[in-house]
Amino acid sequence: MTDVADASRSVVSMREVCLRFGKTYALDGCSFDVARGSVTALVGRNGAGKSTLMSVAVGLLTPQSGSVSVLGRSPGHTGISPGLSYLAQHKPLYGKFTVAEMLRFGQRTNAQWDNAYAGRLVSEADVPMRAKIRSLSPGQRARIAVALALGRRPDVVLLDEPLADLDPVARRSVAQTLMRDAAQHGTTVVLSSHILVELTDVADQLLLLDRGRIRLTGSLDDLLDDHYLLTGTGDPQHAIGQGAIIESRAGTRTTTHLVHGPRPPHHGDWLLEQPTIDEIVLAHLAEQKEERA
Ligand SMILES: Nc1ncnc2c1ncn2[C@@H]1O[C@H](COP(=O)(O)OP(=O)(O)OP(=O)(O)O)[C@@H](O)[C@H]1O
Repeated sequence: MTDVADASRSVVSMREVCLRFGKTYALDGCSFDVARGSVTALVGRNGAGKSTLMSVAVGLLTPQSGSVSVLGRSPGHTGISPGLSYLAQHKPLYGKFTVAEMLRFGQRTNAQWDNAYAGRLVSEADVPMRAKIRSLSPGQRARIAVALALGRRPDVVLLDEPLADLDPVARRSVAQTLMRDAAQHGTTVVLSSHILVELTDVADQLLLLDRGRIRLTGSLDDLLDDHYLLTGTGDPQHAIGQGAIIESRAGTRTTTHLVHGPRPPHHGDWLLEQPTIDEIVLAHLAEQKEERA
C-alpha cells in the first residue's frame, strides 16, 4: 500500500479501501480524510464497519485493496505508531491489576506517557487508585481506558464506542475531556457510536458509514447548512431547485421533506425550517434502508 495523505493536513486518510471477511464486505470502497485537530464522530448502524475501519487505521487488519495513511505512514508495518492511541470496543484492561498498577503499566510501556494527566483523568472519574480493574463497573472501566488512551499523549486517538457505558454526567465529563484535549493539545480525535446524539456535543466533524462506504462526511455546521426541512402540500419539486429529497414524512395535512442542497430563495407557501443533525443522519440512514429493501 502507498501513503496517500499530506500529513500536514490530513492525519487519517483512506482511499477506496476494501476489506472483506469471506463474502462479507466490511469496508467497500471506503474513502475519507480526517483533519488534524478535529473531533470526528464515526457513526453508522450496527455492522456498518466502524470497528473494522478503526482496526484498519491501527494496522490490526490489512485491507485487500485501497490505501491507508495514518500520521503520514501506512499502518501495520512497524506496530502501532507512538503518535497513535486506540481504545477497542471491549476496553481491554488487565482485571487483576489495580487502577494504579494499570497507570504504572501505561508509564512503562509508553515513552511519551504523562502520568500527572492520566492521574487527573482517573481522579475526575472518581475511581480509587487501589480498586482492582475487575471490580469496576463497565462505565468506570471505560473511564480508566480513556485515561490510559489519553495518558499516552497521542497525536491521534481512535476510540471505539467510548461513551456507550457511561451515565449522562460521566458522558459529559469525558466529552469535555476530549474537546479540551483537541483544543489545548491539537489531538485529533475519532470516536464511534451508533447513537449520534451521544456525539453531537463533542464532535465537530461527521463520518457516516453505511455498509462499509462513507455516505456523508463534513463538518456538522456545513451539514446543517446544506439541509433543510420543507413542509407543505403538493409537489415540492419547483421549490427545491437543485436539491435532492432525502426523506418525506406525511403528516395529517402536510408532508415534510428533508432536502439536501442549497436553501431556495423563493419557496412560496412552503414552510422552510432547520433540521437537527439527528434528523439529517436518520433521514440518510432511512434512505439507505429503502435502497437496501
Ligand atoms: N472477524 C470477523 N469475521 C467475520 N465477519 C466479521 C468479523 N468482524 C466483522 N465482521 C463483519 O463485518 C461487518 C462490519 O462489522 P463491524 O464490527 O466493523 O461493524 P460496526 O459498525 O463496528 O458494528 P457495531 O456497531 O455493531 O459494533 C459486519 O457485517 C460484521 O458481521
